[in-house]
Amino acid sequence: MIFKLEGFKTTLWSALCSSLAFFLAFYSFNYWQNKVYLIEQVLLGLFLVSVVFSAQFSRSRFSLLTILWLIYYLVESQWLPGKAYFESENEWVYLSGIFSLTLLVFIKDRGLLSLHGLLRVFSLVVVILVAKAWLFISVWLFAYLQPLTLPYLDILLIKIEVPLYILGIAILYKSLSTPNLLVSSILTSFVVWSLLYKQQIELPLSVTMTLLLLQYILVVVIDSYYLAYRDELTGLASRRSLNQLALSLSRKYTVAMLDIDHFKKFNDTYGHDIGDQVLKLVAAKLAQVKNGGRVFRYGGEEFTVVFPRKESADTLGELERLRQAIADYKITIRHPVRKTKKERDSKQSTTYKTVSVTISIGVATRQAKESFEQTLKRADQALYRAKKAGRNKVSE
Ligand SMILES: Nc1nc2c(ncn2[C@@H]2O[C@H](COP(=O)(O)OP(=O)(O)OP(=O)(O)O)[C@@H](O)[C@H]2O)c(=O)[nH]1
Repeated sequence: MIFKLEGFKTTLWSALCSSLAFFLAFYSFNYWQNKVYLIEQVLLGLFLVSVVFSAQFSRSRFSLLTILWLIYYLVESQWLPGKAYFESENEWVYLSGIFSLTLLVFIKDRGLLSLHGLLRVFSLVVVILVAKAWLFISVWLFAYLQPLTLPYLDILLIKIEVPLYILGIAILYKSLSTPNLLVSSILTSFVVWSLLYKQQIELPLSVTMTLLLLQYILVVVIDSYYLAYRDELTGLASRRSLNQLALSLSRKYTVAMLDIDHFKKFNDTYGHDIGDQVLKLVAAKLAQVKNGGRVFRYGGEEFTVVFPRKESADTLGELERLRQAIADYKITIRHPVRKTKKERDSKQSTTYKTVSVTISIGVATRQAKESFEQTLKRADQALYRAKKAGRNKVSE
């Protein structure tokens, strides 16, 4: 399987924004150093907001993570007893952190106040115990390896560095391979936690916590926005976004409705999963629209392109180009035709096949006193005419 860097951009953005936040906090120290008391008060509220807000928006992993940070913060700042114990067991505390963060990356978000939530809390307790067990095992492993007198071998390497690098790489892999802001934020938390352990963050703990919690809250807001305004399958703006745009359009605009031809037949021939793949690829082509067009997934195999401040005559060339680009697009798919036993054994027959689809387009320019819905309806009627005229056409 080829490693896809689909989460590269998300990881990079998350790392850049977090670094910038820490950098600014550090260099504006003079400004806020006498306000630390106020920050500590606000922070307690932020903990509550982060737990409740994340749970409310089905990001329970952030809720759990916030609760873990809260326990750590309360003990470290002596609101709760146990600071001396934390210090004497600092390796266990650190390992518990990195084990818990790894667990949170690989589990799914489920309701906090449910059986699933309880199971997640239980899993966290288990990984914390596993961290303790690792400390015992590592001592035994070190004693076993010591006679080999390997260079660089020391007890800390086995105890701390080995799990740190293995789990760090696992989290980095997950973050780079899935475009998920929540996972990227956990990666940031992993780095912050490691820097805290090595005492390399020269900011008060309350400020570090504030920055992390603000990041979690912001990520929940951004994620929820994307969920509401982006289509999950194609990544295009959703119909809700289209309705939003409709409110801000000026008096002059052109709307195009686009529909994949005979898509039902395509689905029936190749299956729904391949239909989904083709929808994604067509959407990616449409997203390259020029001339100021904005693309939306209207629903199913229908798309809408809105050209603000344009007459239809200004858009026909671009729409024709899109239609042609899709008609010429040779899409390679894995053909799921069942093979005979002989074919399977011979391994000669290829499972790949090239297919193509066409789209029909209907265009309408807003007329005086017309609402957006009315223009859209006329574009839909034009689309119907394009279908009637034999498909793979642009019609006004
Ligand atoms: N794979 C997949 N198929 C979808 C999706 N949304 C809608 N469809 C399918 O798109 C097809 C639309 O079929 P119809 O509306 O009958 O139109 P058509 O077969 O494209 O024919 P014409 O529009 O007349 O050219 C249906 O089979 C839907 O199941 C989706 O998200 N994924």
